[in-house]
Amino acid sequence: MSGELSPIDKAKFAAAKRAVDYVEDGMRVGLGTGSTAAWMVRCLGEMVREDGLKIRGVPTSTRTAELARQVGIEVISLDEAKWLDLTIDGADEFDADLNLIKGGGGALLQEKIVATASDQMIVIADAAKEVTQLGAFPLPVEVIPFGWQTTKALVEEALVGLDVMGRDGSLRMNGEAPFVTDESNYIVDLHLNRIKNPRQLALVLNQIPGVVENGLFIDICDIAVVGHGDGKVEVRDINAGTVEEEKIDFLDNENLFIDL
Ligand SMILES: O=C[C@H](O)[C@H](O)[C@H](O)COP(=O)(O)O
Repeated sequence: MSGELSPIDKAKFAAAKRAVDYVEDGMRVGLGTGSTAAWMVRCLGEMVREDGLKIRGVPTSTRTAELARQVGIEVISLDEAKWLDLTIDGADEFDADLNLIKGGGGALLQEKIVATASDQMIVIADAAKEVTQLGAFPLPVEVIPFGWQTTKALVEEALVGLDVMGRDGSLRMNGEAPFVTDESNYIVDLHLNRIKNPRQLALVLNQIPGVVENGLFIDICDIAVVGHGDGKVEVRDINAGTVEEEKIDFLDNENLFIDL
């Protein structure tokens, strides 16, 4: 990547750059997946290379593992880390309670395992991801390939009686073939439009045989760092209830902007 960043990339970068302030020497850090998380991995890599920061990272996808190694972060497995100090990840939507929809990139399963095994989860997002009610973004549900059509039908049936606006699921595709996750599963995207009770929906979905996990992250995220295209950043802390605003400078740093 070279030249001027687009406003959306500036927003993502600003959120990522502010969030890495939470990372301290010696930490075991969960590394999220997606375009926003990729900025965070690049920022952390710079801190490792330039400032001598010593961290170990647990990636949430093969893509993130590859990027982390490229930028110089020591990569370990979750089983090696056992528990994490902090996870920083992106989201497709977040609400005022910091409940999230994740999985637009198909990494929801490892992301949820890693975030749940962390003392703290910070979500980084551009301001457009904030919603008053979750559900406009299709909810990813990871299902095992065996009998996926039956599982999809059971999922759609389970939605009857829940306060959602749509009930259709679609198998995520990668060209002509089903999209396959890092855990060799499929993804059914649910077009719900509105999710009145995300906590209930998350529980209902995970009780259906064949469903491995869903993209609702309920009571997992502690802090949201929200970036804007002009470099402004807000920090929302669910415990402290604080809102902080500051501006991130866009660094003229080729190391961060090269296409990794
Ligand atoms: O599976 C992918 C992840 O949940 C991503 O963190 C999420 O889709 C947000 O991605 P992005 O930062 O590219 O919008």
